[in-house]
Amino acid sequence: MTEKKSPIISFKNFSFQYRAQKKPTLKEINLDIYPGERVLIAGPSGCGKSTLAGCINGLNPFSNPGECSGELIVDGVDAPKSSIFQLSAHVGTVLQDPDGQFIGLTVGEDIAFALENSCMPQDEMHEITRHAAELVGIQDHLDYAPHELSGGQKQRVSLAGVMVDQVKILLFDEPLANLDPATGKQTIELIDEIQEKTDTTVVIIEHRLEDVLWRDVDRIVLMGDGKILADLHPDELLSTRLLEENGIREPLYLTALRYAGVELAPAKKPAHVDSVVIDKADRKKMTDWFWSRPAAEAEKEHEPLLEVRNLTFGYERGRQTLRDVSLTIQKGEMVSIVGKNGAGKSTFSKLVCGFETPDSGEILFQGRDLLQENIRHRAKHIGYVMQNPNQMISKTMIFDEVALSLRNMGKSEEEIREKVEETLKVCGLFPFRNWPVSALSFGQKKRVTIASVLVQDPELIILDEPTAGQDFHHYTEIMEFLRGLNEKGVTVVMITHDMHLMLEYTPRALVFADGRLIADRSAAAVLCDPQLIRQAALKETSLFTLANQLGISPAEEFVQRFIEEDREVRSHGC
Ligand SMILES: Nc1ncnc2c1ncn2[C@@H]1O[C@H](COP(=O)(O)OP(=O)(O)OP(=O)(O)O)[C@@H](O)[C@H]1O
Ligand SMILES: Nc1ncnc2c1ncn2[C@@H]1O[C@H](COP(=O)(O)OP(=O)(O)OP(=O)(O)O)[C@@H](O)[C@H]1O
Repeated sequence: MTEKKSPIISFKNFSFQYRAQKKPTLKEINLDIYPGERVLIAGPSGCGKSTLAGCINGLNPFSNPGECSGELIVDGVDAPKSSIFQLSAHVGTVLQDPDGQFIGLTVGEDIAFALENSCMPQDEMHEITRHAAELVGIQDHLDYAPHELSGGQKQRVSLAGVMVDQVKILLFDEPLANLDPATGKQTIELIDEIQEKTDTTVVIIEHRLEDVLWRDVDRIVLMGDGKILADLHPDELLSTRLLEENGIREPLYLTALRYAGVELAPAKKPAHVDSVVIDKADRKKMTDWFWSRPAAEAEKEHEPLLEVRNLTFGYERGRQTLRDVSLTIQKGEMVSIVGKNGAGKSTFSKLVCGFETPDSGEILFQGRDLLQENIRHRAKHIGYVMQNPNQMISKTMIFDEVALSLRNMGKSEEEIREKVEETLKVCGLFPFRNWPVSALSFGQKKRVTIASVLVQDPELIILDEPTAGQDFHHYTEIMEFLRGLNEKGVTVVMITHDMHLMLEYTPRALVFADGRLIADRSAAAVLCDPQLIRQAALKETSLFTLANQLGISPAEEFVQRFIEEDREVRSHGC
């Protein structure tokens, strides 16, 4: 920024309290964001990031009633006194929950929505819509209805939608939550390009800090408990321990540097793995650390639990979504399913759980033909946690939601209370047991859906993006909790776009691309194969980049060493 302009977003002693809450969710916020700035807002789950975003785009208090005090001016508009419609001419928003923002009946209509209101000629409108769709790679799905899209595809539609809006402020609330790693990277590049071309002000709320920092941001605003804890340049913030202290995961290459005893400072430019300065002494520390670790243990043999043979399925005749998929999940395994948006990962789970019926192929569970059993029978053995908690939750109160399946089984209220409370405790939700689900943040709702599946004690659980939208503290809590369940004998399968999760928790990865299983390898080996990474829209971990920079080979082993140390450190911390 050359000259000091006046802020485009200005919070002055601003507080906001939802009518349904006893205390303010935002407390005395003072924050100025200037035109053309790129600001990343980070903070633990439930600290008020989405609430802050909702105040900027007019959702609060217009749609979610509440009391505001202090001042909030957005592009010259007194935001708390304006409607969401007035503010939509100034702020374009992409939300965490792509279902909640689909307005059109088809992808094309949805993207064109903003243009229809601007009375633009049809031809021009089609051209702009097609161009925006191409930018996010959804041009082949323009006539699809929302229910025919995968989670990540819906998120791409939302991104295309705001790109055709001509607004001065773009607000992204967890834009990467459902995107495959390669698309996540492209999205950040895209946001960056749009920002550069249009000089839009960009505010991004995101837990995937390392992914956002792939391109430069001007500042990171760290929030905690409704307040602003820090507002610093990325190089400054990443040199401190503030992220870790506030339950946010720092980029993995930085954690590796710290494990080796390297001191970080702003002058070392820690914001990017490519720019971080590693001098001779640091290099020695890293190499010594690498060689000081013990070798990994060999994996044990197991007996088959789920066997899938030649599974083929299409939602519509002539369009195959899954093609000839064969795989075996062993009892006691922890496996991840990874791959491109729309590759068929969720469809695979739906076939296993009985929501859809395959066109051909077999599914065996402990040797039994699963295709002969209905959904309810299968649910006793196989729990399925969907990607979007809002699609799973049907009860108003948290306790009732978790108790639902037990009540359907006819268990006594006493038995139900004991089991539900135990599960809520395990999932960190016990303090909220008497709350309505509507008062929870997205991440908290996700935990409710995990609890409602776990309460049935299934032998296999399939989780679709279990940690999407979770901060590092809850990520660790959920993953350590799933690991604990796994150690007790529950087999865990996770569909994930989080390459860190795959590396840290699942020794084996099943890779899907375009309806096929294209690899069944160790997680570290998958991320060592550039061709596979490209084919399945995955992303290399920054640990590989760091290992290569340090000349440490094989890089796969460097990653393995990091995972072992990290596991040790974190299991002591939990
Ligand atoms: N509509 C609402 N009504 C009442 N309370 C709400 C509402 N939405 C959010 N809250 C409360 O505000 C707090 C902050 O929620 P918010 O969604 O802003 O957090 P967040 O930092 O975005 O979390 P996450 O990272 O999990 O999405 C939560 O603890 C929640 O209880
Ligand atoms: N109900 C449906 N009707 C028609 N087509 C569908 C339906 N559900 C999904 N599809 C299509 O099937 C393909 C696979 O979708 P699926 O949800 O299994 O992908 P995914 O690998 O889980 O993707 P993501 O990573 O984005 O969640 C997509 O191209 C999608 O458009």
